[in-house]
Amino acid sequence: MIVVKNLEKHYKIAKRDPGLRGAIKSLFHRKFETKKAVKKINMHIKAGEMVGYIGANGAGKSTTIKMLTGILTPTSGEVKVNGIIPYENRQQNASHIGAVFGQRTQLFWDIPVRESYELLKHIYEIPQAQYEETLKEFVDVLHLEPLLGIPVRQLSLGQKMRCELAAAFLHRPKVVYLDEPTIGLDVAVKVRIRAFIKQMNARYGTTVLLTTHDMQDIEEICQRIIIIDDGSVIYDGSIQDIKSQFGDKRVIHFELEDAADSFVLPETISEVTEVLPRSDEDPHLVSLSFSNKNISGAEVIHTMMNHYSVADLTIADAKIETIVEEIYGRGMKKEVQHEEIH
Ligand SMILES: Nc1ncnc2c1ncn2[C@@H]1O[C@H](COP(=O)(O)OP(=O)(O)OP(=O)(O)O)[C@@H](O)[C@H]1O
Repeated sequence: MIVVKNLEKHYKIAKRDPGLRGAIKSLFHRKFETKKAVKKINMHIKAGEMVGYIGANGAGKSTTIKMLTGILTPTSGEVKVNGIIPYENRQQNASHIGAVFGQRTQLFWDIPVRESYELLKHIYEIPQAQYEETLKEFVDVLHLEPLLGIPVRQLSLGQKMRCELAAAFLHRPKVVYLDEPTIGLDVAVKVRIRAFIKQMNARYGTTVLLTTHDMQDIEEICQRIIIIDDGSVIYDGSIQDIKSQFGDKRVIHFELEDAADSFVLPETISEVTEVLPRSDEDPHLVSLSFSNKNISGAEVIHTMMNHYSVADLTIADAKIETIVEEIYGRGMKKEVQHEEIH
């Protein structure tokens, strides 16, 4: 359904020397630098698959999705969605895809939700009977009845997102791109949204590409994840595989009494533990990663307490969050095996 081969996107960014001199100089001699946002990525997503597309901020997720939807033209490589090259056939591509892009809305801001749906019915030329049947189903699952008469601008974030999802699936598209569909929502709404996506997939065989920083979304919806780091795919495989590959990894976060600027790993554990990159936000935090095949968590804690004044600690178990956090943190490109791309 989605075939991507050696896909690249380079952005040309205007560069300027600092200060007023730089600003004036840039008027006459514009200098550019190239940002390689997506580098030779490959993916093959079959009809009906639900795939999580994840990566740290700035990894290249949105750029990829914009190329898949036809908004952006690739610098090089190939993209085909349902046999169509999206950026060459934007209109044809649009008729069989749906999308939810985080904060942006495809509903009309000032008119009641029901009227937005009516407009989408005309835009996508949805037969009346199908439209009525689909809308009824969505209203039931997403509890939309009380919202249909309200203009979008008066809806809360969670209410708006439920309405957005219904709009994205209304014309029964073959592929739906969901960019952060549960961001900022309460648990009950998240649960309802995840159930809706799964129901759409089961009932209509919709292919779903989901971008999210919420690993719970991924665990509940997707069978497969693709991880992108600095524009390159560093993992493509099942969630089960990544868990068994990295399931012995543990991370312990230590909150030290003193600032951790001059933190040095105690020598007795330095061979078997690793300090994860420190965050500027918390100068007292040190996170240690290790494999429980080499050392037990109790031993790591005991050693740390002998060397430092530990105010608090949290043990992160082998949940997908921990594994992904570590993959992002260490850029484990060499250690992660790429799945064969067909
Ligand atoms: N229009 C643009 N012009 C120049 N650089 C851009 C543009 N859009 C994105 N970039 C850069 O390309 C890289 C990838 O950005 P992209 O938005 O694809 O990342 P992302 O994985 O979606 O991140 P996030 O999780 O923060 O949304 C970043 O370094 C970003 O600064």
